[in-house]
Order: sequence, then C-alpha cells, then structure tokens
Amino acid sequence: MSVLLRPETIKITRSDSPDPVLHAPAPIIEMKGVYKGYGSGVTRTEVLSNINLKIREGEFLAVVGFSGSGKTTFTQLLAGLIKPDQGTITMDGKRVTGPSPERGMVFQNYSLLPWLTVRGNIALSVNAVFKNWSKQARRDHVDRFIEMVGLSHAAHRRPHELSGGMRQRTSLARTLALKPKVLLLDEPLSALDALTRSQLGDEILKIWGEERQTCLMITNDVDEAIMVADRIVPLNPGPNASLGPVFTVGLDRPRNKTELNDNEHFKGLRNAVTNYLVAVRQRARKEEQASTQHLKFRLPEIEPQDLSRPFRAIHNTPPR
Ligand SMILES: Nc1ncnc2c1ncn2[C@@H]1O[C@H](COP(=O)(O)OP(=O)(O)OP(=O)(O)O)[C@@H](O)[C@H]1O
Repeated sequence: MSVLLRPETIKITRSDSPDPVLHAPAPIIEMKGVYKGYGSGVTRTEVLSNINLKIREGEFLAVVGFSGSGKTTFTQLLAGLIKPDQGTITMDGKRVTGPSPERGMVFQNYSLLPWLTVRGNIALSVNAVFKNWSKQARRDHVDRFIEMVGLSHAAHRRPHELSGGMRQRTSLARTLALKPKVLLLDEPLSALDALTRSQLGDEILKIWGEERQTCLMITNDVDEAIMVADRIVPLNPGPNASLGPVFTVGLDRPRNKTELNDNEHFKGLRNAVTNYLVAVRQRARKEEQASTQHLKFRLPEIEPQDLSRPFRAIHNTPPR
C-alpha cells in the first residue's frame, strides 16, 4: 500500500482536464496563518495550527478529517461565529469579523426552531434578511426554496413531524434562501442513513450546479468528498491540526457512485486520500506516545493490607 506524504499540492487529474492551477478562479475566501484553541492554562486545547487556504469562487471544496480533529471549529471560523487567536480570514479581500448572510452555514444537527413549521423556520430568516422586500415577494421566495428541496407537501409541518432527511432539507433551504455567496456545510449528511445521505448529497450538488455558489463541505467520508468536490483538503489530526496537501478531483460531472466504483481514477484518488489520512494519524499517535513516555509514575513502596475480613482486626487486638 503506497503512502503519499508529499507536502506540495497533489494533482490527480484526468489528462483531458484543464490544468486546475492555471485556470483557477480568484479566491473568494483566504485563511492566512490561522490558529485557534480553547480554554486557558492547563485546560487549554490547541485545536487548529497555521491554517492557510484559498477557497476559489464557485468551487466545491471538501475538507476531510477524523472526528475531533477540529472540523467544526474550522467552519465556525469561516462563518465568523468564532474568532481566530492568530492569523486572518478574509472574504473578497475584507476581514471576516463576525457572521454574515453572505456566508450561510448548514449545521450537523439541523438546529431548527421546534415551535415553527418548515415554512416558519425558513421565513424567519428570510424576513430578517430581506426586510425591504414586499410580503408577497418574501413569501414567494420562501416557497421557491421549499420546492427546491422537495418539501412543498410538508411546508406546514413542525420539526418533530419530519424525518432526519426532511429536517436537514429544511435547514438547507433556510440557508440557501438567504442567497449566501459561500455555503458552509458542516457534516450536513452525517446524521442520516446511507440512502438519504446519498440522495441529499445529490440534491446539494444539483442546487450547487444551478446556483453556482462557492461551497465548502466538511465530511469524515472520503467517498462522499470525491463525489461532490473539485478539490479535497485533509485536516490532519489534532491537537494543533494543520491542513494536508490539496487533492484535485478532476472527475467529470455528474458523478455516478455505481459507475465510479470501477473507475481507476476514483479508486486511485480514494486510496491516496485515505492513505494520507491513515499515515498522518499513525504519525500523530507515535508523536503523542513519545511525548508522554517520560511521564512514568513511581509507586510508593508499601505492602497492601488485606481488608477483606475486618473481623480479623478485632481478633488480633491484644487484650488490655
Ligand atoms: N467551545 C469549546 N470549548 C472547549 N473545547 C472545545 C470547544 N469546541 C470544541 N472544542 C474541542 O476542540 C476539539 C475539536 O473539536 P471540533 O468540534 O472542532 O472537532 P470535529 O472534527 O468537528 O469533531 P466531530 O467530528 O466529532 O464533530 C475537540 O477536542 C473539542 O473537545
């Protein structure tokens, strides 16, 4: 099994594809020397370390990483929900200092308001962002996005009356309806069963194809990343997680999962990304073991006492 650990960009492209570097559109988002950790003193956790990334306008970028590596932290930084400890994040050349409707985020756990219907959840955001529009225009807009995610029949239902897939569709429609320039998807499919996951993945791609937003998806599934992305960036295991080399996907769209299973390019790319992730995890574990090896505890030299029969203590007590 070959392990790819080259630090430069790894390009696995079809020979007839245009060179993705030469034809690269301008970056819409740029992260420069970004560090982020939580807590202070001995409880401090360094999560992300020296993150440098350019997200190109209109591209679909997937960030893959193991659980706990800092993927959510990464998306929250891009969304402006949290601030870097060091470094800068810019969008269209302007510094990201807080959340903005220009960067829409779809969360792992739907985060819908339970007392509102599908329409109500979407309308709440639309009414807040497009205050200047007429009531009818806002209503039509909400209906358009409900239809886009195939939920017209369930528009009146509340979250507890929806399946996981329908909740995630509502969450997606709510974010898309704000017409963000950049769509941030934080493991949007991870809570779904395999079939719904694949269907909703296809729908996200269809919508992305129509709207041509810039899209960043976080996932822990390499196959899923290859199915959707133009480029894949691994997030190395934390603490102090940094980004790995960029893998260019270069497969024609639309991509068909069943057909790709026999595609040599797909298999090669899957192996390359998976091997990279496995190798960096092994290296991280070894480094962790090495750093804790000197922490050996010396046990005090004491004889353990048998406390299982407390009555012996009474019998052994010398007479007064
Ligand atoms: N608000 C916080 N305060 C303290 N530690 C945090 C906070 N948020 C995340 N962490 C820690 O940061 C690390 C990375 O968490 P994060 O949620 O970004 O990873 P993740 O890759 O998205 O994980 P998962 O795939 O399990 O969702 C973890 O060790 C987590 O415990």
